[in-house]
Amino acid sequence: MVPMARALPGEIQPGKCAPGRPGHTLSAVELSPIIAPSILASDFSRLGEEVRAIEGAADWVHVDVMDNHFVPNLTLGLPVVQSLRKATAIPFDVHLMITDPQRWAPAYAEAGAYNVTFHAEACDDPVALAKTLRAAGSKAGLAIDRDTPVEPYLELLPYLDTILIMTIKAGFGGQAFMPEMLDKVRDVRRRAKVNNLEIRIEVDGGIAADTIEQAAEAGADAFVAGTAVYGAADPAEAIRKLRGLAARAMGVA
Ligand SMILES: O=C(CO)[C@@H](O)[C@H](O)COP(=O)(O)O
Repeated sequence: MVPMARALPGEIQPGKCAPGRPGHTLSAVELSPIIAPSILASDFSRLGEEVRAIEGAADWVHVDVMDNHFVPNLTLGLPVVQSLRKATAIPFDVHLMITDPQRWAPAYAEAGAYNVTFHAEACDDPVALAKTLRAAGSKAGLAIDRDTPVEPYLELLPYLDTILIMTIKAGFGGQAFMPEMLDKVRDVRRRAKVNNLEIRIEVDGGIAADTIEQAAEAGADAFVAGTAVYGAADPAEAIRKLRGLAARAMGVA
């Protein structure tokens, strides 16, 4: 039997009535915003504490796995994710910036990740891997790096739960947001709307108080923020501020 993908605690489901809006049915575009702080910007010597500091404020914790092959940077891998999983109940949004994701991605699903995203540029058969991830119990995400057009992947949206549009070149935190990447977000949102698909459109890179609204207006509804959260004096407050800005821009405040 194929296990069901884990449900996200507290997430508003499309098709259900929005709280406070009796009779109104949510469409995919009206999902409440997801704020996913990236632990890449946290203090790695205190990972457990850093993740617990955003409990109750963050929707997902974004875990950047880099292998120094797919990207020129090296972060953490499966043993760290397995240990960290025990330290918090926040759903894990694992972003694999690795070559050969077919080999490693299912293990992250088995380790309890809520969503596992792999890169289009690193995978020959994204549909097969998405199916494997769903069968392993996680949501399936496809990431599109800065220099990759999204058009060839629009046909794959029905097989995906998340599409992650990089708004920087993958590999390092703290880079400047690239607004020109938002055309990809618009393309995905248009296709999702036409085909009535329930897919999260996630943006990653340079997301902060001065950039999140334009990403939300373009159609994004999940926002990765590293520096803007872990570089703030009060990470939980920074998340609340980002959520408010995104929700207003999405028209769901
Ligand atoms: O995937 C990546 C980097 O490749 C990101 O998740 C960064 O960690 C985002 O950091 P900020 O731009 O928000 O500082």
